[in-house]
Amino acid sequence: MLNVQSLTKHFGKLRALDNMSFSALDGEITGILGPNGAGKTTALRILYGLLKTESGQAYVDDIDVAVRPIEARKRLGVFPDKFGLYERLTAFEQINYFAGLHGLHGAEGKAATHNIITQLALEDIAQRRSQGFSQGQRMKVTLAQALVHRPQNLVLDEPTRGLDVMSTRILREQLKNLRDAGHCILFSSHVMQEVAALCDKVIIVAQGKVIATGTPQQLCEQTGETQLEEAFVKLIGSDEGIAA
Ligand SMILES: Nc1ncnc2c1ncn2[C@@H]1O[C@H](COP(=O)(O)OP(=O)(O)OP(=O)(O)O)[C@@H](O)[C@H]1O
Repeated sequence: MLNVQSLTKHFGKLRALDNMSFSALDGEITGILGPNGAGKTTALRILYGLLKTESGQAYVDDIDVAVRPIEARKRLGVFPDKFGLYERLTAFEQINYFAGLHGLHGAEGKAATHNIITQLALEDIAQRRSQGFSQGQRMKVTLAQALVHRPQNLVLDEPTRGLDVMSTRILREQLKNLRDAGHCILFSSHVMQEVAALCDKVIIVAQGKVIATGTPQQLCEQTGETQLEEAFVKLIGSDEGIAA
């Protein structure tokens, strides 16, 4: 379970987060949907310990990330907004390196790496250097890195950006499998269709605040609309910065 309470964050005079609170439960895919600059990345970065909040708390399975960051990270897989692979390493070496960062060394690390390679069907590229990998192959290796230590919780920042249709479908299937296995999945997006297709719960944010929370159906009912896109426009009063 992931939970943030009353997060506030400024960059200079700009208030990126304004008393933001939300949670994501086990066995559910939760989507944070909001226009460009709404504060999605900032909130996720606080959750995975890359940024400090000015006030409020962020919890991973009830562990305060500011107080016990290492324990929080053990329970969290992160697919960050910017990712790069070490071009000279093979996919196996990349993933195994991340296993080591999470305390899985030697035979234990190798077993965990083999495991996730099988789970994500990465065998064909496992022994290739990542230089020259397609965008979809990069995505899968990055996902494997995030999952190698079998975290209960997974946070993804705009995971389908730059992916073709096939890679997007593979990613969606993986997220559904993880959800069905009881994991907690939180991802940010400004793509309406993706959120509508995948999410059990949607958190709508704008200008650093949570505007509404609910299932896609609840948000439609709340606004008297039949489409999430229309509900969203009604709730935030604009469709600027949102992709259909
Ligand atoms: N390191 C930073 N320095 C200055 N301003 C920042 C920084 N990080 C974020 N901001 C600003 O904070 C606000 C929220 O940014 P954030 O990246 O969290 O939004 P977002 O909802 O993820 O947007 P997008 O969908 O465009 O990725 C924006 O106005 C952004 O310009």
